[in-house]
Amino acid sequence: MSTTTGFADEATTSPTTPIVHLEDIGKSYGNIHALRGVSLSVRQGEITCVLGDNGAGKSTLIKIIAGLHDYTSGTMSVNGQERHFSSPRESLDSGIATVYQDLALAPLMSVWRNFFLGNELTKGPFGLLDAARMKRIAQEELTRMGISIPDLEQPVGKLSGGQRQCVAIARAIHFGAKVLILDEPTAALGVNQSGIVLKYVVKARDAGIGVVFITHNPHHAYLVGNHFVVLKLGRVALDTQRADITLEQLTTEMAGGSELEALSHELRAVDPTAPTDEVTASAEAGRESRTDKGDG
Ligand SMILES: Nc1ncnc2c1ncn2[C@@H]1O[C@H](COP(=O)(O)OP(=O)(O)OP(=O)(O)O)[C@@H](O)[C@H]1O
Repeated sequence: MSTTTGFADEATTSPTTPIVHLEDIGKSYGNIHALRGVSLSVRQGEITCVLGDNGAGKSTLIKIIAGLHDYTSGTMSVNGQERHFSSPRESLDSGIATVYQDLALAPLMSVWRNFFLGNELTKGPFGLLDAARMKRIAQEELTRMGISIPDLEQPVGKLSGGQRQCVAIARAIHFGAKVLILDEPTAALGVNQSGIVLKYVVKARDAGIGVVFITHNPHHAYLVGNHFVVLKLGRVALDTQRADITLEQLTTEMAGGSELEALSHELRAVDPTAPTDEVTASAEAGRESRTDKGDG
């Protein structure tokens, strides 16, 4: 049994073709327009960060690319071919792996069993599990990624949140993902654990994978991102390359610049001693650096 999934359309991809391209995508749930006119390109060896507040449409976007929901308008192309996925399996078979925040890992199963979950290696005519080979490969793959988990027999539930994310990322890379979608991988983690996960996000990028990194956190996004897309109420509010934006600007865009300033004034009206300077300073820093660069 092969240990990698196929990526049938690979030959049709040129270096300039985005692996996944969304053009003017819309998605409605009945009367609710979760996404409107969203365009996005995912390119090989690039981290595309999708930022947005609650309800911005990030999960809906992931679900479309991951094959959980179909879109209602626009087009989605994978390797230059228009696609409507009708199941997560179709997305996976096209080389798109999605690692959800709550992870599809079985907490009571060992690390190596989780690594091969759904892709078990077997041996002999009766299809017995080839445990020795799976353990060896899982160990090799984790070591190759620099992930240190001394005992692969321990249940995955005993690992830290950051280690679990890393196992899920290493698994996706091993099974041939060309696109890796990470759904808020650092949301529940502290600073150190987030740092570990971000390191592997960069490793995935350096392995040539097109990474979509969904996050609320502009600081995490800016540490690793090549390309930033900010969603607001289902629309693209910002789409920019790293060279064209500062962290302050990104933070301000995320926080909703003018809304933040209005909130700061409101807070001061309620309590004139309220420590709102930082909030205002952040909004102003973003505005100033945008003016400095002459793009705002
Ligand atoms: N299955 C659904 N049925 C109806 N409305 C939905 C459904 N899923 C999402 N929505 C609505 O679509 C909009 C976008 O939601 P979505 O979950 O994609 O945003 P999000 O950016 O992922 O938010 P969060 O960070 O809170 O998860 C919201 O108004 C939400 O209420």
